[in-house]
Amino acid sequence: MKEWKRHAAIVLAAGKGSRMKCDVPKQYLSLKGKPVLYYALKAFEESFIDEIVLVTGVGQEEYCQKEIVEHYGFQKVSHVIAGGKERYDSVYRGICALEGADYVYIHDGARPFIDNALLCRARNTVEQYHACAAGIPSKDTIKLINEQGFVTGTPERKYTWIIQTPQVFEYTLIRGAYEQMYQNMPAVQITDDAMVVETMLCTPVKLYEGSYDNIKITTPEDMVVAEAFLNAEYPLL
Ligand SMILES: Nc1ccn([C@@H]2O[C@H](COP(=O)(O)OP(=O)(O)OP(=O)(O)O)[C@@H](O)[C@H]2O)c(=O)n1
Ligand SMILES: C[C@](O)(CO)[C@H](O)COP(=O)(O)O
Repeated sequence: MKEWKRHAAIVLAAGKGSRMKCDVPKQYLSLKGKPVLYYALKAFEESFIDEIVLVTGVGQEEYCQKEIVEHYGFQKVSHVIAGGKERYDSVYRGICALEGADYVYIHDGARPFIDNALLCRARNTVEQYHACAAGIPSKDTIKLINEQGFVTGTPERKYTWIIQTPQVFEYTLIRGAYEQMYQNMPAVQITDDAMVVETMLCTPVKLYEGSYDNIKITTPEDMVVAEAFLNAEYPLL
């Protein structure tokens, strides 16, 4: 049996960033002079991760290869590939490009503030539990609502967590879950990878400690917060 395990990352950058309401997809916007996407790639490049697949928008592969991968000297990026219509399509393309990996770290390129300590927590958790996702306890009360906007329930706050990426899985497990999903598409919207594993395989997904800094840049005010984190010279960076 192979002793040494191969840890590979999929960095997702194929979204349109419609909620950012900007001409340029948000992953290429400048944060302190570098593209948003640079920061997540740098964290993986400087970590124990062996290989990175960068998934970009259709037609953006050459730009990413030259202006990001080569320009910043990311040696671990083995493939730059085009993503798909939905986030899960982009993830599956990344998974297919990673034959031979033992563990897959799926990460939103729009989350710039991951660091090595967080990646080590992910690694320890996936090695023990096979499937895991970063999460933080919700600071606010969460309500469930119906289509008309009326509250239908209030889960106890200690059981409500905000879910982030990286979400990390054994390779065969996540590939199998995605293949089942494509054969048997659920009626609900798939918004993360843990959901694919939970619903397709009924495999428990363990949460590991994410970080309150690990924001996803989604709407314009997130850029202001991200700049503030960088200007504060966070120890993470
Ligand atoms: N078809 C898609 C959709 C999203 N993503 C990526 O998934 C991450 C999380 O998605 P989200 O924040 O929703 O990004 P967008 O889809 O770009 O944003 P929006 O929903 O506002 O259009 C981002 O890094 C995004 O680039 C992707 O690779 N492929
Ligand atoms: C995967 C994710 O980042 C977890 O919070 C999130 O679900 C992505 O969702 P989006 O709808 O693509 O923003």
